[in-house]
This record gives sequence, structure tokens and C-alpha cells, in this order.
Amino acid sequence: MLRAHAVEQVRAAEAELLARLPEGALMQRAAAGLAYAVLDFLGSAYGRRVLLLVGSGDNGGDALYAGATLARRGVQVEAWLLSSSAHEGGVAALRGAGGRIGRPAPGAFDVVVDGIVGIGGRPGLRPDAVAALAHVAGTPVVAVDTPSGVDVDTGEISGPHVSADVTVTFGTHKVCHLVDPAAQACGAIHLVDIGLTLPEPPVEALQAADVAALLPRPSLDAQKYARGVVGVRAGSATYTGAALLSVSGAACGLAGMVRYDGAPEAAAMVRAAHPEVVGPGRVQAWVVGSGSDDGAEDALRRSVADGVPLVVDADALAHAGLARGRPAVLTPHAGELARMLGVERADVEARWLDHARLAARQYDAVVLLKGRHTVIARPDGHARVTTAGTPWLATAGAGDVLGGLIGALLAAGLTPYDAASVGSWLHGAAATLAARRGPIVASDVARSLPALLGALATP
Ligand SMILES: NC(=O)C1=CN([C@@H]2O[C@H](COP(=O)(O)OP(=O)(O)OC[C@H]3O[C@@H](n4cnc5c(N)ncnc54)[C@H](O)[C@@H]3O)[C@@H](O)[C@H]2O)[C@@H](O)CC1
Ligand SMILES: Nc1ncnc2c1ncn2[C@@H]1O[C@H](COP(=O)(O)OP(=O)(O)O)[C@@H](O)[C@H]1O
Ligand SMILES: [K+]
Repeated sequence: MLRAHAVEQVRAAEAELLARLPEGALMQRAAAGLAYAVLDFLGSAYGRRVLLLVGSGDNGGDALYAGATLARRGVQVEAWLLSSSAHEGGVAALRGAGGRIGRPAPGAFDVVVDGIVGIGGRPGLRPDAVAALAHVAGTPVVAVDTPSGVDVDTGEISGPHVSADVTVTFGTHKVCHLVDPAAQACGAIHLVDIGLTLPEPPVEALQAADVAALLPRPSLDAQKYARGVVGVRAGSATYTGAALLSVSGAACGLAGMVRYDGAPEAAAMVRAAHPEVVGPGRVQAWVVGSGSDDGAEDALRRSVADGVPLVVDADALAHAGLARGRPAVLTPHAGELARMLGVERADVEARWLDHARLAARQYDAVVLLKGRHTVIARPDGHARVTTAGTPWLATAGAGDVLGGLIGALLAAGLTPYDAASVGSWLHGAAATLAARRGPIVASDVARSLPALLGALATP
């Protein structure tokens, strides 16, 4: 599991470790990891030029000590101090190693190291930092701990900030490394272990091994009903495609049977494409709403009355109050969540985590907020972020496949939180797999699920 901790938790863990280590040892660990990550990025040392942008705190200290290591390897290192004070030991170390301090000399740099602020920074950048960044615009950036200017604990961005190619972070991930829009400003993330012992994190991200461990597998004496039956109430006479796509996600093989209950026109198409799908009856989970049109409310009422776990998607989200307090996964995109909460779409996109948590609390259900980094929130505030995926997945009908897939996982017995986060990871990974062959449409995602599941389920 990839864990993202809050600044306060990192500070407490750091204090505990600092008390047991010689003075400066922790910063040396961080700086060594940073220096090697920069060397990796450069590919060679001798004759390369690196500019350090240095703020007043320990983030700048990390950059300066790493700069000293790079200078000893033959890199030409210059440090531009952006505050009236800078980490004294770091400045002395860089000078001692032959680095230069002051405004940068003319000419291009191979890399800029952003040591302006880290976990101690307030969101936004001061004008001098903005001007310094403009001076080196176009040069690759390695950020120290976090891209300066982003809000570390929320992933929100409220002013100027650094956009990095690589972010080298220490001890654990922070929330801004996972949650958009800040996560987009991090580039590739490189974690350096500095030995911190940390508590449960507020945000986490499933990795392939976590998904494999949670994946339902048939027991030796498996029987189709015991594996779980998933029911789909999606599509309508107008939107037959949504029925097909939702069923294609549900028919991923993770549940023992798929039932379809919908308009006769859609049912005929479902039967033709998926002969194994049967008609209405008892289920262990319902998937409701994709392309349901004005039948969504009635479909959701009947599904709620069955008392089984639910996936509430698309048209049914307008009636999500009916599922309040039930074991359910609500699957809005930003526009749908905005309508559910009575706010603007731009508000949701500026504060993903906050809005997903708010909706989970308000609807007393798991809320899966779809986007580049999908956020899955529980009513108690715990959240997971899906980082598996590809921008090719932004294609019509992809959400219908996801709903069906989550329904199959619910029917197989996963909790709503696990079903939502495992389903979302599988959806992103299947899309990534399919996109290796070229651009994809939603049905390609469903088609590439068996190959993905085969690779995950095999020890
Ligand atoms: N906490 C830890 O576990 C560790 C921290 N280390 C480093 O220490 C950093 C945290 O250091 P600090 O607590 O000194 O804090 P920072 O260096 O992140 O920033 C705080 C300083 O920047 C100024 N500042 C705040 N917001 C600003 C803004 N928007 N623009 C310009 N200046 C601003 C403040 O006045 C303060 O002096 C971490 O990000 C990491 O790089 C590492 O050395 C190792 C371990
Ligand atoms: N830029 C992106 N990168 C990766 N995945 C994305 C991106 N944009 C959207 N997605 C994913 O694509 C899917 C789109 O679903 P949705 O918005 O419901 O579309 P539709 O209603 O057409 O099915 C979601 O799973 C979402 O997380
Ligand atoms: K930084």
C-alpha cells in the first residue's frame, strides 16, 4: 500500500527519530537520497550545470547539502538564495565543496532543484520565487519533498507553484503527491526512506499487490450462487449502449452470475452480446443508473428495497439520497458531484479530496469521484486515490464499465470501500494495458480485464 501522511504526522515521526539520531543525520539521509536522484536524472555528473533555488528552511538545507554532494562529483552547482537567511550548515557545505552562491551566471542549466519550501511552506510563492522560476523557464525541475507552492495536506493549488518533472520526497508520501491538482505538479515521484515510523495515514493508494490480495477467487468447491450474483439496472430504450457497457464490466468473471433487468430493446442487445447473462431475480448487488434516463429513480427505489449493496451511477445519482446509509458506492464525475452538493464543478475540481469526503459524509456512503486521480472516500474521512490509469480512459462510456465492475466485486463480497478502490484500480490498469495497442474506446477496457485479472490472480 502506498501511504500518504499529513504534515503533522511527519513532524511527529521526525521528532521521535531526531531524538535518537546524531544532530543533522536525518537531513544527511534526505540530502543523499536527493543527490542520487538528481544524478540519476542527469545521467552523468562531470561538467553538468545544476541550479539550486533555496528558501529559508530545511527544504533549502536539503537542496544545499545535496548540491555539495553533486559538486564533489564534478557537477557545476550554483545556489540562488531567495530569502535573507538560508540553512547555514548547508551554505557552508556547498561552499566547501566548490559550489557557487549568488545570482546564477549566464547560460543554460541542465536541472533546477526546487528547495524553496517543503512541508513547512504556505501555499503560493513569493514574487522573488516566481521571478526566479521565470528566469529558468523550460529547464527540467527536480522538486525537494514537494513542488513549492502547493498545499501539502490537501493537494489544492491556490496561487503560483512549481511544476516539477521529478519530486524526491522523504520518509513517506504526502497527500499532495496523490491528490490532484497538486499531484499533477509533482511529475514522477521518488521516495527516499529515511527511517520514519508512521501511524495510519489519512490517504492511501492501492498497489498491484494490494489489489491481488483483495481479488475474489473461487474456492475449490465454488458454486455460482455462492460466488455472488450481480444485477444490472442500466440502459434504456434510448440508451441501449449503456446497458451493454455496464454489463460488460459486470461480466468480468469475478461474480458467479450476471442478471440484467431493463428495457426490452436493451435486454435483447445484452442477450445477443452476452449469452451468459440472465434475466431479473435475486442478486447480491445492484448496479443502477448508467443510461437509465427517467427510469433511474424507480430502478434505484426497487434496488434499495432489495436491501443489497448498490452501485449508484449517472442518472441515479440525482436520487442518491434514497441510498443514504446503505452499503453503497456512489460514482459521480466532478460535474455530477457538483450537482449532488449544489456547488460549481470548478469548486470540485479545485478541491477533490474535500468534496469527495463531504459527499461521503452527507450521503453516508462510499463516494468514488472519477477523474485523472480518482478519489474514493468513506463517510469517516478515510480516502484512497487511484493512480493506475491513462488519459486515454477519458472516453465515453468508460464510467459504465467501471460501475459494472464495482458491482461484480460487491456481489463477490468485498466491502463498498474495497470494491470501489479495487474496481477503480483494475479499470485504470485494464485501460493502460489496452492502450498499449493504440487509442481505446470503453469496450476495450472491459475486453482487456481478463488478461489483467489473469496476471494478477496467478501467484
Ligand atoms: N520533517 C522531516 O521529517 C524531514 C524534513 N526534511 C526537510 O525539511 C523540510 C521542512 O523544513 P522546514 O520545516 O524548515 O520548512 P520549509 O523549508 O518547508 O519552509 C519553511 C520556511 O519557508 C518560509 N515560507 C513558508 N511559506 C513560504 C512561501 N510560500 N514562500 C516562501 N517562503 C515561505 C517560512 O518562513 C519558513 O522559514 C521538508 O520539506 C524536507 O525537505 C528533511 O531534511 C528530512 C526529514
Ligand atoms: N485524464 C484522465 N486520466 C485518466 N483517467 C481519466 C481521465 N479523465 C477521466 N478518466 C477516467 O475515465 C472514466 C470516465 O468516466 P465517466 O466520466 O463516467 O464517463 P462516461 O459517463 O462517458 O462513462 C472515469 O473512470 C475517470 O476516472
Ligand atoms: K520544494
